[in-house]
Amino acid sequence: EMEEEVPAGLTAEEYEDLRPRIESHHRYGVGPGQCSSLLAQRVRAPAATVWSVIRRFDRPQVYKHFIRSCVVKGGGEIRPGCLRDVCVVSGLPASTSTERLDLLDEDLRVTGFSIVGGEHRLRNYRSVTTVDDLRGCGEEIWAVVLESYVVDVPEGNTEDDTRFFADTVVRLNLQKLATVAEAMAAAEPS
Ligand SMILES: C[C@H](/C=C/[C@]1(O)[C@@]2(C)CO[C@]1(C)CC(=O)C2)CC(=O)O
Repeated sequence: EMEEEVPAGLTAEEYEDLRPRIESHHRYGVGPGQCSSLLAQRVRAPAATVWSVIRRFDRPQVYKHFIRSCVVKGGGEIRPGCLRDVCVVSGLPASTSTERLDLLDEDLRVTGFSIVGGEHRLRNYRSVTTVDDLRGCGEEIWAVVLESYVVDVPEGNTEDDTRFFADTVVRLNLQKLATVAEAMAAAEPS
């Protein structure tokens, strides 16, 4: 079961506000030999700006680290079921990943993908990302990104080690996303 502690970066009140979203989109049936996690990232930008970045299944390198290239197969439009081939930078315990877009809901601002192949150790990795506007604390505009995943614990690894590794990558990606979206918001005519 997902730990009930408040993810870092959220106040208990914000977490309560987001509970319906978490119940709807960030709950997994975590099987034996799997681990799951939920991370939150505050962004000083409107949710629409953050979403405009995350929705680009074809361009994860815009807001993720470690990606050398990404090609969407079939060159078709971005819709659930389409696949991307990702090549990552050297130095990681991985080289390639094939990923399927599971959902992309423009109205609810929910997207998710599954890793379906590649040379790496994160078997059956599946993640969901949602973007919400935070209740205005003053006149400041904030968004919050929630990203959760479930993944198999590789043979010979502990659940904690697996979660630590995936959390570290996801947290770095969320930080880059925040930087990119905040720069866009700063450049947008107010
Ligand atoms: C944890 C996940 C990414 C993982 C990887 O993309 C990979 C599939 C190949 O390189 C990695 C950067 C690390 C790895 O070992 C497995 C986060 C995300 O893509 O949103």
